Amino acid sequence: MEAAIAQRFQYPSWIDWREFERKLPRGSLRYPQRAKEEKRFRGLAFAHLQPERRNRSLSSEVSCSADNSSALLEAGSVYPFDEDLILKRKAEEVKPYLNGRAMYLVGMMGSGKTTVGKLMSKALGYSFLDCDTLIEEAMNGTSVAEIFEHHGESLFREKETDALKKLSSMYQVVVSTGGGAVIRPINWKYMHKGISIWLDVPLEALAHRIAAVGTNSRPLLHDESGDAYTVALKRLSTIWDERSEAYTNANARVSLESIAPPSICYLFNLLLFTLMQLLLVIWLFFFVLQSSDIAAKRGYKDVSDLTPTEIAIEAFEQVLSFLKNEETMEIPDGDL
Ligand SMILES: Nc1ncnc2c1ncn2[C@@H]1O[C@H](COP(=O)(O)OP(=O)(O)O)[C@@H](O)[C@H]1O
Ligand SMILES: O=C(O)C1=C[C@@H](OP(=O)(O)O)[C@@H](O)[C@H](O)C1
Repeated sequence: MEAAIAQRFQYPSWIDWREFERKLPRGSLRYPQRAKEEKRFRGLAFAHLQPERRNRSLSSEVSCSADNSSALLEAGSVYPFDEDLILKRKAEEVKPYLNGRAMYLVGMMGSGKTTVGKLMSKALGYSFLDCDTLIEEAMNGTSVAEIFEHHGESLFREKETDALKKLSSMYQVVVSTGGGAVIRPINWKYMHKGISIWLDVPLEALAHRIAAVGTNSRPLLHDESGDAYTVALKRLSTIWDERSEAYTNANARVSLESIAPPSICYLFNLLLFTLMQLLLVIWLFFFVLQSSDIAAKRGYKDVSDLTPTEIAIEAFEQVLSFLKNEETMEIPDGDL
């Protein structure tokens, strides 16, 4: 098995295989258990609005400083609100379980796969690869939008599968996949060589993000006419109906469900089910109390209150949960 893994893969020129070659551990390799029932789905929940956190500016730059953080971690001086340090610490916790396996971020367009993936790769000391970028490079620099326009979606999907196939033999990489990578079962065969994480973001938040940056690079959402937010939301809803099921193939899920603002229904509900609401509040109180680090946890109401670093921390948390579960299900070598 090790010999097979250690064999040289035929990477195209845009990949230096040495960068991703696995440093084989001493013991046997861990492999993911495929059974769906083993998936661990725990999401975030947000209870209280913290207005001062809104409009926090987003930087796609990765700010986690490995050197400083490890020094501080060793010294044991972790500041409770230093997200970067918490992220680094979580990454260190996940690493032994991950055992070099690749991480694939899946999710709808604009769900933050690239932004969060970069943070996760930096924290793990892994390389970051964007599947769309690899496709563009394989097509001699033709952009995704141009591939759709001149060759159609079917060629793009072929190229996407080719790219995922190549990626599936790599280790120590965090991959941001395209939103549609989940629709082909063959792609899951490749992504299941590593660990997949679904960033599940409400469609309204996606539409806001996409409207803010424009739809030029996302041909499936591009439309000259109409208000960008409305067009994006409508298209995303249709796409979501086609894909939502496919996303559940992921090994772990980070859900950014927001609590809807009070509506007539909500108030009506509140009146009719006062007792239920009271029980829910008591449950939420204890839920927040028992949680130690982030979001749900810190009780934000709106998904835009969450920084990419907080989401990356939660992603590690979910992966850790999946991997620990996977380890308990592992069959000892002697039984094979
Ligand atoms: N947690 C977040 N809060 C607010 N905006 C975000 C967040 N994560 C990503 N974004 C923004 O949303 C847009 C899409 O993010 P990106 O990482 O490119 O998504 P994807 O790779 O899933 O398409 C970018 O402009 C990015 O800055
Ligand atoms: O959802 C999709 O089908 C697509 C998502 C895009 O990637 P992002 O999810 O990174 O925007 C890109 O692969 C292409 O435009 C198709």
